[in-house]
Amino acid sequence: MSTMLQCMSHTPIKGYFDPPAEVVAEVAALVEAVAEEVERFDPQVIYLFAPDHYNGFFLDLMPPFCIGMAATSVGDYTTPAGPLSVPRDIAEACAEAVIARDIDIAFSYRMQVDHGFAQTLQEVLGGLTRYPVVPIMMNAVAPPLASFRRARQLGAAIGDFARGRGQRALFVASGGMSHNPPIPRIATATDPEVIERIVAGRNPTPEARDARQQRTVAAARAFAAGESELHPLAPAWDRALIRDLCARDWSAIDAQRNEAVTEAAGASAHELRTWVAATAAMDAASGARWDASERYYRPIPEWLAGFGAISGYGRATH
Ligand SMILES: O=C(O)/C=C/c1cccc(O)c1O
Ligand SMILES: [Fe+2]
Repeated sequence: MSTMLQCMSHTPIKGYFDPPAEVVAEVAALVEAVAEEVERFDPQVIYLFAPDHYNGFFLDLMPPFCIGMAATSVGDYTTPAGPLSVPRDIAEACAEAVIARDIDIAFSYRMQVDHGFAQTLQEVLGGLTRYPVVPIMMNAVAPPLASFRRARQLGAAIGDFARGRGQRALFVASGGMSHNPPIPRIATATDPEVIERIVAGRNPTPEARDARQQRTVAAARAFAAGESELHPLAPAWDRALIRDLCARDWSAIDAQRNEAVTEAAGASAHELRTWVAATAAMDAASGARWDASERYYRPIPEWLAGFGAISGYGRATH
């Protein structure tokens, strides 16, 4: 059984407000190279770990993790709207296997996903429906969040499940690294309209969605100009996390505390639990015979992102 791992940052600001042309080209080359590798690997199934940003999941019912038995992209920013190609039997069996390991994952037969999933599907995975994909949402915006340790355990359970199926499996993480886009928090929100939006803001009008997106783009412009209160990007912290993941230093990963992650790298650095889960899944599915390495890293303030990528390749031995 062949396995592959691809972890990469996403940023919906791409195309709205961009860094210098050479940086745009560098990231485009990275994305193209990874997409070609995926095409050559030709996965039989993809396990896609990604966050939501109050587009599909809200505070009226926020699970730490949710597996989609069926899922639809809402089409925020420049991402396409429409159904994903979810193999329902695999997603159901995966949820059963994870719950049998005492990890009480939520599940949805009508999951809505946003750019966290859709940008990677569109740019790296050939579109929303090119491959069978099991979507796993990891809450990274609404504290209290599950720990990095729990994300690792979830990933390991999914990796064991994937190994048991014997299919050519691609594990993908979309998210991170250090960053702090202006996503409201219930602890500090005071405007009733904002509170309603994060508690139950499903299916906003196109005007409301656009207004939200324009606010984020404006925040990126201010951040890049050095005129912002948002948490700075944290390249040293990002690079240390890449090193720990590539080394599969699980005790260092398990030791990450949520408050310390926020403090060091900004509230949305919690999207990195997708990298933790995908890498742990790869590790469990591939046994000892696989390697991961840093593929790319650059802090890109215009995109409000510590932008990184790691890739791993393996062949299961058991
Ligand atoms: O507006 C949002 O929901 C989020 C925007 C964003 C910006 C930069 C990096 C990310 O990972 C994001 O999700
Ligand atoms: Fe994000």
